[in-house]
Amino acid sequence: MKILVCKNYDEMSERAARIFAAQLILKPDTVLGLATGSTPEGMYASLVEKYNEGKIDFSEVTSFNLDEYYNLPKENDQSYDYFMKKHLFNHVNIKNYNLPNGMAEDVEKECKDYEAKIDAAGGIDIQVLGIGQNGHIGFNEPASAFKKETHLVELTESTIEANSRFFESADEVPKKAVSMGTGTIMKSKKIVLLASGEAKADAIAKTVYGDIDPMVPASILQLHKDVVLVLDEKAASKLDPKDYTRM
Ligand SMILES: N[C@@H]1[C@@H](O)[C@H](O)[C@@H](COP(=O)(O)O)O[C@@H]1O
Repeated sequence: MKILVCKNYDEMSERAARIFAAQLILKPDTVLGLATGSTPEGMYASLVEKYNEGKIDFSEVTSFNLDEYYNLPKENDQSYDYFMKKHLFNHVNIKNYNLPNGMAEDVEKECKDYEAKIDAAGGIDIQVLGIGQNGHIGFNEPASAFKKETHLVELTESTIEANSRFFESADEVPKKAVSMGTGTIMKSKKIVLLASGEAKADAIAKTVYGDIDPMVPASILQLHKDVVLVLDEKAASKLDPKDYTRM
C-alpha cells in the first residue's frame, strides 16, 4: 500500500484529481470506477476544472459507479445517479456512464448484468473509493464473509445514521443498496482510496495495520498490488509517519 498524506481536504482532493487526470491522459479510453459520498466531491470539482481548461477529455471514458440505493428513484436528489450528474457527469463530455439500477424489478438479474457489463468493458482500470467509519467500501458492510460480486445489501444502523445527514430523518434513508462486491472492487487494476477527517482515522488505521477481516471490509485492500491511500492529516492521525509519504 502506498500512502500519501496531504495537509487538508483541498490538497487531498487535488492530489487525487491529478492521479485520475494522469490516467486519462495516458489512456483516454480508461474504464473508471467511481464513488459517491462527500469525500470525492472536491476531486470531482477539480476534474471538472481540468476538463474546462482542456487538460483532460472524457469522450472515450466508460465509468461504473460502486453502488446505488435500492428503491430510490433516480430523480430523487439523494440518489447516487443524481449525485454523479450534479458533481461530474453534467459538467464533462462523458457519454458512457453506468450505475447499478436500484429500481430494477429483478435485482438479482441486475446485479449479474452489472458485473457482466464491467467485464465486457475490459474491467475497471482505476477505482476511486471513500471509506465508511466502520471500514465499509462501496456498500460492503462489515459481515462474516467478503462478498465477491455485485449484490443487494442491507445497510447497517451506523451507515443509515451516518447517511441520515443528507435526508430529512433517518427514517427516510433507504435501508438497502445495490453494491459492487469486494471481489469486484479487488479486480480493479488500480485503486485510489480517499479519506478526510478525524472520524475516518480509526477505519484507516485498521485498513492499514489490522487483520484482513470482513468485519473491516477495506482491510482486504492490503492484498491488492496497486493501492494508493490519499489522506488528509486528520484521517492519517493514527498512522505511523514512517509508513507514509508527506505531500
Ligand atoms: N456508499 C458510500 C461510500 O461509497 C462512501 O465511501 C461512504 C463514506 O461517505 P463520506 O465520504 O460522505 O464520508 O458513504 C457511503 O456509504
